[in-house]
Amino acid sequence: MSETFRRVLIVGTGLIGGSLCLSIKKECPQAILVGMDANESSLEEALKVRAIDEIGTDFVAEVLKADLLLLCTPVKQTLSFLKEVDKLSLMRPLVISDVGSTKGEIMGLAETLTNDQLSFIGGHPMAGSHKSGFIAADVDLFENAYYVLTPSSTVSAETVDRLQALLKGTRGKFVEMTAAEHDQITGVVSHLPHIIASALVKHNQVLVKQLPMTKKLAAGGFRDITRIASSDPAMWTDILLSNQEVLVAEMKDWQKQMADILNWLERADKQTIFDFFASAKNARDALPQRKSGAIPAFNDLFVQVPDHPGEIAKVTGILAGANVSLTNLKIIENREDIFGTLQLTFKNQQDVKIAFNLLTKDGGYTCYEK
Ligand SMILES: NC(=O)C1=CN([C@@H]2O[C@H](COP(=O)(O)OP(=O)(O)OC[C@H]3O[C@@H](n4cnc5c(N)ncnc54)[C@H](O)[C@@H]3O)[C@@H](O)[C@H]2O)C=CC1
Ligand SMILES: O=C(O)C(=O)Cc1ccc(O)cc1
Repeated sequence: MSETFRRVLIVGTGLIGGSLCLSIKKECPQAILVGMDANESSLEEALKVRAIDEIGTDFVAEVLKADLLLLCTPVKQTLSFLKEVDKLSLMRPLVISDVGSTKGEIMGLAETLTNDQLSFIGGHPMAGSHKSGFIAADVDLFENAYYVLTPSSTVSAETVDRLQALLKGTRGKFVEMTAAEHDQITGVVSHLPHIIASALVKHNQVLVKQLPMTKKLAAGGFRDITRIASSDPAMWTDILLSNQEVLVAEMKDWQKQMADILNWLERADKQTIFDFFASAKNARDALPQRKSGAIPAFNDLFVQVPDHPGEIAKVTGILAGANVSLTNLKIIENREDIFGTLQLTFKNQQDVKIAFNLLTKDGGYTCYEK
């Protein structure tokens, strides 16, 4: 069994960095986790729940003391940190890994590092959500999810094993591939769908202005396919620019597919349209089932409440009476004018279930999960 890392510096204790800290703490409590983040409240929250042991204040000083640096920031920031570390006079070996959604650009830079103390292993845990910040971090976020590793050419198998040992608590499935393979695959299954989801929301907005009922009639399918459009725009801007070549090619392909469908529709080509839907259904039905845990737990419960003063206090009162804490509460929409919908976010799935039972049985509310 390889020795794991003693002192780990995590830069970016948001959704992904925070979730990694929680899972490292679970399996490797002996590792000292030092968090750094531009957002102080993320750090304070992480320290409060012991996801990290210390808050770092001086990046260079912390890098000099660390055995492992985990860069969990948006892709472009990760590139800057890597360049900065390469310039430091390190007295001992430092392993660096990242979690960025693209791998080509970062691996291109990693292969040019001149500091012989550095070993870089690209990483991408293939699970997450549209939420951001430590508040959304979840110890089970990566369970059963693929965790892609792209070690740079000089990294030994033993170093990769050490990283995997530290990340054992993620219960992710580690898989190695080249950065080019990674960016091609994620371009198709993650980045292009993200563009399409956001474009669908934008497309819908044109009609919302003319016919406001559009928003209210947007049914489950529209919600399912556009959930990811709620993600952080800065993070996705970095992802698109960092996978530009793949995405330009894929978008051209997509345009061709749209042009074909348009043509079938203009010609009212019933058989071809049917075949298109039938083959898409077959392909979708044949996707491997996701085991529990690989489905991100958003821990949200949606509660329909009559639009009366005091109704929110009644809901929170029922929960407080049973000692169930909320991590967030949002009023998200009005339905049929006399109802509003509350989005309640809990710490874990267990609290969601307790809240569901309390609010439906005792409170008489209509509740649903998405
Ligand atoms: N959101 C998701 O579902 C997934 C995201 N990723 C990748 O993980 C990385 C982080 O994403 P999330 O955790 O979702 O974002 P996040 O916004 O929840 O966390 C990023 C954190 O980095 C901090 N940060 C940004 N610039 C900084 C700087 N210069 N110095 C110090 N801290 C800085 C932010 O304050 C924030 O707390 C991104 O590279 C993203 O591509 C990978 C897998 C899934
Ligand atoms: O919310 C979702 O379903 C996602 O797809 C999250 C996600 C975002 C970025 C990634 O690089 C990987 C996963």
